[in-house]
Amino acid sequence: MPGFHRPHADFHSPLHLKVERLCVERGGRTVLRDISFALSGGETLVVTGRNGVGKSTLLRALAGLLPLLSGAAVLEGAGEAEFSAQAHYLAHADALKAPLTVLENLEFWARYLDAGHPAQSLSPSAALEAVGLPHVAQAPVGILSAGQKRRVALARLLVAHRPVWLLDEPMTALDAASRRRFAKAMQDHCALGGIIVAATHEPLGIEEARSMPLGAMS
Ligand SMILES: Nc1ncnc2c1ncn2[C@@H]1O[C@H](COP(=O)(O)OP(=O)(O)OP(=O)(O)O)[C@@H](O)[C@H]1O
Repeated sequence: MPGFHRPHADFHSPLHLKVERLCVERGGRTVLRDISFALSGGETLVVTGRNGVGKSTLLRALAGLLPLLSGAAVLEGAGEAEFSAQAHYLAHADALKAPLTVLENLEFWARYLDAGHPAQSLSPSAALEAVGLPHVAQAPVGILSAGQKRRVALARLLVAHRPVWLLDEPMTALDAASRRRFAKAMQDHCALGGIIVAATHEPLGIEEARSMPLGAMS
């Protein structure tokens, strides 16, 4: 039976993500066929390839938002919760509520995501500091620039710890300083034993990241 399996593990085991022969369809067409890779805690995988090759599809499938035609993704060492509950998924869209203030958005996400690992989670205010936006805390998100909204979306990753980050074009709209800041946040996540799978056309700023080019399906 294809799907996400959750082997028994405790929070003290090193993380290991194993993706085996993943196949995913979109609109009746096989977009991903036999995608396999393995990552240990501390590692980053950068998924590359031309527009439409299936990078976002891979991340959405790993996040549990698309069914698998076949294959499996197994996360070991992250506890008993479902795989999708162990991963942050950052999509192209920022998932912010325009009428709420920046701080209210982050407070919502901290509650919704249930910051169950307080030692590794930041408070909403601290997360805003981390993305360099404390001065807009009380502004409605709707009035922010595209890059500022992206930075608030990135702050969401910090208010509730998740061992796996699935990031779709995380650097979109970010200026140079914000890219450096987020590269540091990703490095810190890996230094704590986390795993990152990122789809991007641009450099992530993580020198030791592995690269996986996706090829076109015939
Ligand atoms: N909802 C959908 N229904 C049918 N086909 C879809 C759907 N969403 C995406 N596709 C198709 O799936 C394929 C892969 O799309 P995907 O968004 O994963 O590509 P990508 O590699 O992330 O592209 P980009 O670099 O442009 O972001 C494309 O051919 C696309 O047209």
